[in-house]
Formats: sequence, C-alpha cells, structure tokens
Amino acid sequence: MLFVPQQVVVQKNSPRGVHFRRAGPRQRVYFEPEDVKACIVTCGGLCPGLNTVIRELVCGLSHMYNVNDVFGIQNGYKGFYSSNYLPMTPKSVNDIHKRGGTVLGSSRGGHDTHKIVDNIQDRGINQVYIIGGDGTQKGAYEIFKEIRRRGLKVAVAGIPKTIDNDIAVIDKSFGFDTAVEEAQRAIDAAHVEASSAENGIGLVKLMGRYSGFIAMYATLASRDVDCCLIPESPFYLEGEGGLFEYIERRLKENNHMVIVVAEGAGQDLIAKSIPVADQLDASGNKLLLDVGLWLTHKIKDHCKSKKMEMTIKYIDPTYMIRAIPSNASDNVYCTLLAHSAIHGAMAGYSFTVGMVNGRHAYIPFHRVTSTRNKVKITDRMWARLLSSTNQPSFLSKEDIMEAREAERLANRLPVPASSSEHTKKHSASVLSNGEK
Ligand SMILES: Nc1ncnc2c1ncn2[C@@H]1O[C@H](COP(=O)(O)OP(=O)(O)O)[C@@H](O)[C@H]1O
Ligand SMILES: O=P(O)(O)OC[C@H]1O[C@](O)(COP(=O)(O)O)[C@@H](O)[C@@H]1O
Ligand SMILES: [Mg+2]
Repeated sequence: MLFVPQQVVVQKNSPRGVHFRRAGPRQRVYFEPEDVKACIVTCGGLCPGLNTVIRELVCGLSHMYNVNDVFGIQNGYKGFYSSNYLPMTPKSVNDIHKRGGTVLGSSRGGHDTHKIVDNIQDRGINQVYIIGGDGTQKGAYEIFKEIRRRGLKVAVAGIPKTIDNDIAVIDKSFGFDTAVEEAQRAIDAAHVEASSAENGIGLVKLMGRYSGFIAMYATLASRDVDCCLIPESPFYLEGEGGLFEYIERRLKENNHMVIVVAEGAGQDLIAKSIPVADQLDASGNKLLLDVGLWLTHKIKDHCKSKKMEMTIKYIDPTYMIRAIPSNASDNVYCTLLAHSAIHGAMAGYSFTVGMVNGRHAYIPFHRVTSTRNKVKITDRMWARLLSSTNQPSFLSKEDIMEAREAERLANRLPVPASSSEHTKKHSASVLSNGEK
C-alpha cells in the first residue's frame, strides 16, 4: 500500500508525522457492482465545479465499475429525509458540467444525523458521496460514526468543496482557481476606475469568511493591488504604520490605488464602531458585517478630515466569483477527485478525498474537521504578498513571534534550536524580507 505524507517540508529532528493512504483503484473491491446503490448530495455554499464532480461520479461509477443505481439527494442534507431521491444516469448528467451551481440544489442547516442514517438504511443505500465544505465534512463524519455504530455496510466518501480554501490538510479545493480568476475581473475594473480619477481608490471585497486565500491569490495574480487585507492579519487605520498613512503615501506616489479586502477581515474593528449582536446562518456560521462598505466610509471620512480630494469606488462581486462553471484545470481536478472517491468507496473505505502535496489521498474525516486551513501570516506566502504589494504588515515583532509560537504548538513541533533572544530578533527581520 502506498502512503502520502501530510508534511513534506520538515525539520531534521521532526517526528515521522502523519501519512494517508494514496487514492486510486484497489485490487480487491468490497462491493459487487450490481449490489451498489449510491447517492450524491451537495451542501453549503456554491463553488465552481460542483456539477462536474456530480457528473464524473455518475459517469465514473457506470463506466469504471458498471454501477447504475445512482441517486441525487435534493437541496443538501435535509433532502435525505424531506424530498424524493432523483435517479441519475450518465445521459441525464451529460452536459451539466457546463453550468455553474449544482443541479441537485444545496442548502445550509438541516443536518439531522439520525433521520439521515434512517433514510440511508431504509432505502438500502450503501455508498454515500457527500460534496461540501468544512461544515459538510463535519456532518459526513457524524453520519459515518452513526453508520459504524449501527454496523451498516455503507461507505461514506466526502469530497471537499470550498472556494474559501479553508479545509485543512488538502492542498486546495476544486473551484478555488476559477474563483481567483473571476476575481481578476473585479480587480481590473477597480484599477481602471481608480487610475482614471484624481486620487482614485478602487476597493474590492472578495469572499473569505475566516481564511483570506482568495484575496491573497487574487492580489498576487493581479499586480494592480496595493493593499490586501485578510481575516488572519489584523490591521488598524490610524497612526504610524496604519492603513490611512499608507493610503496617503500611495496616493501621493501614484495618484491611485487598489485595495482588496476579504469579507472576514477587520470584523473586530467594525464591531467596535457599530456594535451589533452576532447573527448566525442556518448552519451556525457567523454572518459578517460589510467590511467593504465600512472601509469605504472610513476612508472617505479620513480624506475629508485631511481636506484631500479623492474618489473611491467600491466593487463587491460576491456571488459572481462562485456562481460560474469551473475552468479547465478545476474541471480536471473535479474529475480526478470523483474518480478517487469512487475507487475508495468501491474498496469499502470511508474518508474525505483530497490532494495532499500533489497526490490524491484518502484522509480520515477527523483530520479535516478538527482544524481550519488559514493563511499563515508568518509563512512564506504572506511574506511574498507583502513584498509584492509593499503594504505595511500591521504587525509588531511580538505579534510575529506570538503567531509563530501558536503555529508551533498547533503543529506540535519541537522548540527550534535557535530560540535565543538574539535569533528571535534576527528571524523576525528576515521574515520581513520574505523568507522564513
Ligand atoms: N458541526 C456540524 N455537524 C454536523 N453537520 C454540520 C456541522 N456544521 C455544519 N453542518 C451541516 O453541513 C451543511 C453545510 O454546512 P455549511 O457550514 O453551511 O457549509 P460548508 O459545508 O460549505 O462549510 C449544513 O447542512 C449544516 O447543517
Ligand atoms: O450567502 P451564503 O450562501 O451563505 O454564502 C456566503 C459565504 O459562502 C462562502 O463562500 C463560504 O461558503 P462555505 O462555508 O459553504 O464554503 C463564504 O465565503 C461566504 O461568506
Ligand atoms: Mg464552510
């Protein structure tokens, strides 16, 4: 059996670390094709590529294993117990990958483990393909545990979906590249508007509730962005090293600037200036305050107080970056994920499938549900972004050391040999040059 290591970059004395089974066809198949009754469900927010995964699951089961009893569950988890199951054939899904969204429908909330497993049991389903984000994978884990408790011979295959890229362990989710590409159109528009005005500012808000990956990659891809704000990196407005000081400098130097802000950034700052009670969506996710609108007003007020003429254009493409079909490379990724999921389920495994360090692997549910993938602001990628935009880091040396220590503890890494006060100072300054 082949294994894929979770960490490929390690310290010399690091422990052996976690390994996952490599995905792919198995010599011994657990299910007889004629006995398989499979179902597919999509949950949570939309993501480019959902229909491609559905299509490839239906076609792959039929073409690779001759499995033809496949059903679609409508509108997310609640569809297990509240709607009819839709029979799906290669013919009925033939063209769906060209459309955005999900032909099955999706929803938040409605996860009732017992009702779901009752229905799986009653209808004789023995393969459950669950496509969804971090919340969905937690739900899949609950379903798996209940199936195991009841001793049912049912394979549960989670296929991670998230344009926020917030699912732990995997390299990236399908649809992420498509979303980053689409975000370029909003950034381009912001740049055109900003550069065609005197002291023009273009402000673009992108999705990213807890993780700023879309904002970070869209910024790195664009080259027109002067400042990228993400939830992982707290920022401040006033005073030395603050956002306003940077805006003034950039406008003086260049007459215009573009700011990209992830929707989850600066939530604590907004809450301080507009105190409102926390609101949750049906899945229990916190509903966010509009950082883009808030920032627009704050920047306008600041410039007015400084008697600076300026124009600001706020662009909020929200759903436009996720409600589109997937691009070519995401389509390939979706196909490979679906195939890997089918091979694993046919072998009788239950898992979340994903690409780990460039290889497809079967990952135990708890590994992807116990933490969330976030931009590490002490890591190389964020340092590269800071070098590329030349924006302030909004961080003190102490903040950096604190974030590193938290990361070390979270990953149970040994204390680096170089943790003397002198080296600490040195490593912090090296970090600001873009290297860890
Ligand atoms: N901790 C949890 N346990 C069981 N089900 C969950 C959990 N969190 C979310 N879910 C269910 O997963 C589905 C999708 O979750 P949501 O957070 O909306 O989207 P995503 O899966 O994309 O993160 C919803 O139906 C929700 O009820
Ligand atoms: O309005 P909706 O459908 O709740 O979606 C908004 C949220 O969906 C997201 O794309 C993430 O969705 P998921 O949790 O489903 O991956 C966030 O970026 C955004 O906050
Ligand atoms: Mg989520």
